[in-house]
Amino acid sequence: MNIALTIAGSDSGGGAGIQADLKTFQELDVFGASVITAVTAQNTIGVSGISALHPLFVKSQLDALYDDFSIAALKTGMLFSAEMIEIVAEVLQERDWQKQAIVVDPVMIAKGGANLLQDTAIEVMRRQLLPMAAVCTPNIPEAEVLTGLRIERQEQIREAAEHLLDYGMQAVVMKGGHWQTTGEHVVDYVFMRSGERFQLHAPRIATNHTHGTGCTFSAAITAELAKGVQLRQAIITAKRYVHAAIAHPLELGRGHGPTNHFAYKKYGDRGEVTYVEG
Ligand SMILES: Nc1ncnc2c1ncn2[C@@H]1O[C@H](COP(=O)(O)OP(=O)(O)OP(=O)(O)O)[C@@H](O)[C@H]1O
Ligand SMILES: Cc1ncc(CO)c(N)n1
Repeated sequence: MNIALTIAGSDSGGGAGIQADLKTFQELDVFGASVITAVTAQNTIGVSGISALHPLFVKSQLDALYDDFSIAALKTGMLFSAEMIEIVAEVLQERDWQKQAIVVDPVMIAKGGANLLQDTAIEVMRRQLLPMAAVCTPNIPEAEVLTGLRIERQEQIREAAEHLLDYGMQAVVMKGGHWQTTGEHVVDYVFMRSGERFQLHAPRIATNHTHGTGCTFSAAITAELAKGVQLRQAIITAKRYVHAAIAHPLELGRGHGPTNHFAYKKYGDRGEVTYVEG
């Protein structure tokens, strides 16, 4: 049994954060472990409170896991502060990070607008965490913050991705959920260190139930990597997983409802996700 780890915040609403990650791990047949960085009081309408754990207690959780388990792949989600990122990076340095596939989802802002990463943490994320990533999965606004570049035209997506690849990661997935929101399709742009590039296309689903899409997508990549799947295929399968989760909403809550983590196993993939080279 392969073990995947999520280092992220708790979402009491169950649709994003640690809860989304563990559900995704389970559905994709890996054993999920979790290190909680912060607890949010949150539902589909918004975040009403955040209580961050002490960074030393985050270290205690990580040490407890590494003293006992062999982690095949891990993802980071809400890390909240510079101190938290520093301590996570420090533990990973001590614990053979090169042997684990690391997925960095640079979570910054919740759908309702709450800030999940302090401004002072950006530089630490760039310097200490991004160089360890196998893959980073920013949405367009997050890519702008990480690179300091404006992304208004398609060629600027490539420029920003190349900037991110320079930190040492093997791949960048630029998520298009927030990009050109009027089109019939959503497009995610994948850039690999090897020079390989491809786009993932899927029909844009008219739904309000997109809470936790980013967490679910990066958790699915992590689960596939934990099973030893190659990066390119892991990203494609993860896209199919998250697309099914968006396509079959559970209709919970009064705001941005959660995605359906059961959907991929229950209904399968309807062939709606396609990929295009280049
Ligand atoms: N309405 C939609 N229809 C189909 N796919 C979507 C839709 N919205 C987002 N996606 C897909 O969901 C995945 C996550 O992308 P998104 O841009 O929503 O991430 P995010 O902004 O990081 O999410 P979060 O709000 O959870 O942080 C991507 O593959 C994206 O293309
Ligand atoms: C805890 C948590 N992590 C990530 C997100 C981003 O979707 C969220 N809303 N809440």
